[in-house]
Amino acid sequence: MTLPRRLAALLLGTDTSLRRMLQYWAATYVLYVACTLILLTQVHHGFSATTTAQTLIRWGWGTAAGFYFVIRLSPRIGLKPDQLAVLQALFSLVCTMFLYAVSGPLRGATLVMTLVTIAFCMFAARPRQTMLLSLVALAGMGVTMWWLALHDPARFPPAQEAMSFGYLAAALLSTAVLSGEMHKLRSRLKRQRRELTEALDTIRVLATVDELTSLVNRRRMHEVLEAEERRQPSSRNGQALSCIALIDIDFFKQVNDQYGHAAGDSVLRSFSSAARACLRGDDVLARWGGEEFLLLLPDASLDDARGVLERMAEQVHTMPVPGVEGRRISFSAGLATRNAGEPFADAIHRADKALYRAKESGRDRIVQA
Ligand SMILES: Nc1nc2c(ncn2[C@@H]2O[C@H](COP(=O)(O)OP(=O)(O)OP(=O)(O)O)[C@@H](O)[C@H]2O)c(=O)[nH]1
Repeated sequence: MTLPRRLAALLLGTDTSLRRMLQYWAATYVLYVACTLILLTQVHHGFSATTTAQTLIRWGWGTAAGFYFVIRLSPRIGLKPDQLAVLQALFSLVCTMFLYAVSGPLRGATLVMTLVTIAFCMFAARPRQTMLLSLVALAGMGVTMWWLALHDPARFPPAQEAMSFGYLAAALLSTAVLSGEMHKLRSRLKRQRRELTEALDTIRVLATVDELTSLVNRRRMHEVLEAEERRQPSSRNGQALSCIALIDIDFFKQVNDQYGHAAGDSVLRSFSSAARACLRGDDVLARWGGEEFLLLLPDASLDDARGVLERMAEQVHTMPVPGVEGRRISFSAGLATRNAGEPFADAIHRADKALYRAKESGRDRIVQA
């Protein structure tokens, strides 16, 4: 991990939702810095008193910095993202009220910050929380304006304050509604993205896996064989490159007729898991159709492949099959090598002929092409 990444992990953690919350926190902190600079300019021009401005700056910066730790520790102290958003918004609203009171003739402009705070809620707070916060903001600003008009009517004319309050109420309530709608839209988009990902996963499985046996299906096996052809396109000293075997369960129709179709399905499932248990990680067993299976053994000699099939036959003879007790299950197999540069289709054709011979000569055997 590079140094900047390590530093980012240290400061922001590794959890993505926590990181997102800290990014929003950083964005609001930039806003605090901007407001501080403007407030200092106000002080410089004599619009605000130095001591009150300093108190507000110290209090604002300190509490905003404290929120960093609250967010970082939120998973441990059990604070949810929406609760954190509400807490931060409340703090920001109190700051704005304070700022309004100390900004003299510039106080009208500071009301914009109330709207910014409510707009930020769209990221985490629920629509109901946003609406409640807007009402709290409205009540808080109303009390602030009323108190200022009452105690200092010369600087805060009551009629002017009342009209400012009217504008604020209209803007605040519309912003709350819009912010709530945006939140709903974001939630819907998130849900749809999650559903799409799940649907894609299901489609991927359905397109590649046989439902009954959970083996690779024929379609997917064609892709595997093509990939294998690309992997080994040319001869290596004329050696065989891989082996394939066509495997067919013997007298399967009898099983179906005697025990029923469900028992036949059980045989297919039991065969698949018994056969799979005999394979290496690179070997691929596919359901080729009905009671027929295709086995690919990459980088295996004929002797290796025969050994695998013999082990498999032993397993299949003794495997328990629910609903088919007392019947010995066997299979016949046609085994072929895929020679250098040869398409798999040719090797499969030879394996098919060998399988036919295995059936003709009595079943329950492996015949080499
Ligand atoms: N239960 C079940 N049966 C299937 C399925 N797919 C194909 N079959 C049946 O498998 C049987 C295959 O029969 P056959 O091709 O005559 O082969 P067999 O009886 O195994 O005879 P041999 O291959 O010559 O030993 C048919 O009866 C199909 O209906 C399946 O998914 N489930």
